[in-house]
Amino acid sequence: MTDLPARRLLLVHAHPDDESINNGATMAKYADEGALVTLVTCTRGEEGEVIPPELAHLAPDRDDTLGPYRVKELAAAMAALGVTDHRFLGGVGRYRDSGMMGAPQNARPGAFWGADPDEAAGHLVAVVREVRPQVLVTYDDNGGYGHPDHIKAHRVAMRAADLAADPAFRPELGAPHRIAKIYWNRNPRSAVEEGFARLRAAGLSFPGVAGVDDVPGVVDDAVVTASITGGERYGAAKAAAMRAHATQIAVEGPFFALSNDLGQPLFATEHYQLVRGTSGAAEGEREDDLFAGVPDDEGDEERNADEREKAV
Ligand SMILES: CC(=O)N[C@H]1[C@@H](O[C@@H]2[C@H](O)[C@H](O)[C@@H](O)[C@H](O)[C@H]2O)O[C@H](CO)[C@@H](O)[C@@H]1O
Ligand SMILES: [Zn+2]
Repeated sequence: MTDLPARRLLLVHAHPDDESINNGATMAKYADEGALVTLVTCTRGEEGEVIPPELAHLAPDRDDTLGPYRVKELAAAMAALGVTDHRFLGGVGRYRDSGMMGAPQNARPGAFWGADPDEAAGHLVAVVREVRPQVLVTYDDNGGYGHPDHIKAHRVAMRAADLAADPAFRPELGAPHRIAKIYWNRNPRSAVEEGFARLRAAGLSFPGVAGVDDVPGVVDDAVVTASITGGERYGAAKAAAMRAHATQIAVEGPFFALSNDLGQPLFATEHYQLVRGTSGAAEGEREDDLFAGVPDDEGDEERNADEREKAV
């Protein structure tokens, strides 16, 4: 990819809908500010449940056409976020949704959970060396809530970050690139508790209410090192993107439920833990920008060479 924008953010997610739930406001904000936002989704979500009764036929144990349908949902969500660079790991349909931990689908041939880690990471190295991101966002080592595809996405993303920087690893995939900062998705306990208090006060019509620990990546506040405030503008874009994933998510105002019908807060402020690289905030302070402290042209050798040439 030539003429890369100055700021480049790469996100790695397991299924269509995870990007909007975890990072919709962040993606919308940076895309709006002119950054290159690249989303890599590892599966098409073929094993998901289906909320709208009129779409029940898509289910894996019926027509098994949920995967292609969720690809279209994801395209609509990307349009809502203003994100134009979206890829499936290894190409559309390369890896199949593995189902929840312990399900028989975990062992199905082609399931992402059983993918060869270096083969999967190799596909991601090609993307990293093409877009040369300064920032990578993915899940923590438990995948946020223990889903096998989320855990695998974490492992593949972290492995690819190491391999992409190694000049000895598959030079045919492009010049090595070191990602300056890596973040894991996190939710500070105090914000989640406050969100559920709002939900209970709103008296919504969801059949049930999730628990604080049903929210992926809930941690003590001190673990969170960066918070990206989406505000009304990017919070609305996030809600629209989540609505686009209609087979998986039911949105009601500032709340939503997955196919388990358990209401939970929809957060316009999204939180992260910096796990690799240097914080751009003062000691003990949270960052309010994932690119803080990183030179805009970090890692873009081609752009740097062009700049040097122009400067002569
Ligand atoms: C947000 C997320 O990762 N969703 C996954 C998850 O879906 C959940 C699963 O179907 C569970 O059985 C339900 O109770 C829950 O409501 C769903 O969110 O797992 C699916 C299968 O791997 C996956 O397609 C979906 O994207
Ligand atoms: Zn998921």
